[in-house]
Amino acid sequence: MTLAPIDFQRQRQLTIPLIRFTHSLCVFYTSMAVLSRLLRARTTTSYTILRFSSPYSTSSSSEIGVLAPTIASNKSSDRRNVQWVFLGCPGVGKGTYASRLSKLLDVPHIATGDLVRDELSSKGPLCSQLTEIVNQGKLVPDEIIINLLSHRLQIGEEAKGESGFILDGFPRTIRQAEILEGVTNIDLVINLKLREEALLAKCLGRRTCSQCGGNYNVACIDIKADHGNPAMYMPPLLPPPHCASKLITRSDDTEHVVKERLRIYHEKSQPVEEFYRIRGKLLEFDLPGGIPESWTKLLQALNLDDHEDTRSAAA
Ligand SMILES: Nc1ncnc2c1ncn2[C@@H]1O[C@H](COP(=O)(O)OP(=O)(O)O)[C@@H](O)[C@H]1O
Repeated sequence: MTLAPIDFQRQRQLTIPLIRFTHSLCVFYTSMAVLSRLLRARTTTSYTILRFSSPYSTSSSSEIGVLAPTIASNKSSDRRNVQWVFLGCPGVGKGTYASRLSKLLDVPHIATGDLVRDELSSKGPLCSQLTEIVNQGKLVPDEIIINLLSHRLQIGEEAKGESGFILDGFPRTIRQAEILEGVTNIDLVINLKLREEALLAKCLGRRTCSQCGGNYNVACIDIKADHGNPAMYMPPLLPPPHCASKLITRSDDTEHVVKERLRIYHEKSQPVEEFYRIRGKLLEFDLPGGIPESWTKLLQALNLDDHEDTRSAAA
């Protein structure tokens, strides 16, 4: 028998990708273990559920379990903070309402898009891979997102003693939803909805102050009533004078990339709505107009409208 000579070049070509793959699998399972540990710790306590029927919900199941408003301020040891998720197309306003609710309920607002942007600005090892993905409007691989989320939860718990959360932009795929469902109990999923014609304009109008990080929107949405749809007016959210000269636009908020993100949302993220609908956790909320009007109605839908801190959070 003659042995073929060893082709070291070929072996190297095969081995390196295998090592990389094995390494990313290890990182993924370590992140999963961390995520599971962090979130399991949060699920062991019981909480109060208030059954209510929301006049703003278009959900097929009219009743949905929502935490009683008193729970956020009542942090006795046998109750835990809310674990909510925001779903919705790019530009719908997830960040705006999730951030307001997080202040109101005193839980962290964790936006996976922000985690990705932080990673990009840190110029870490993932930077070039992530830049390409984000600037094409594609989704970041699940293992990277789980890793970033686990890290964020861990820092929040260890450094600030955080508990509970409002997730914004996660889960975005059925696989992410299954992973999350496997490690913790999500109480409520708020699905924000806005007419398609407003979404692109709202993404293109987004601006951030490069100094203070404040978020604004220069788009003025003024849709006339037609085919039975009511008119809709959303005034721009303009920056104060000291931010006006420092506004920047996200590199992925170009028309081409936003259209791709909307396409991917419909393909990959919309099924996540159904995932939570069949589990009775989905609250559908159609945004009626600008922030003041929508915020008031969202609080009513969540039964939080008489919460003691409502006024200061809305300011
Ligand atoms: N859960 C996630 N899964 C995969 N990719 C994500 C996720 N969250 C954020 N990203 C990436 O970060 C980008 C920005 O996210 P985000 O700020 O939530 O944007 P959007 O305005 O589209 O809701 C996304 O286009 C995607 O590339």
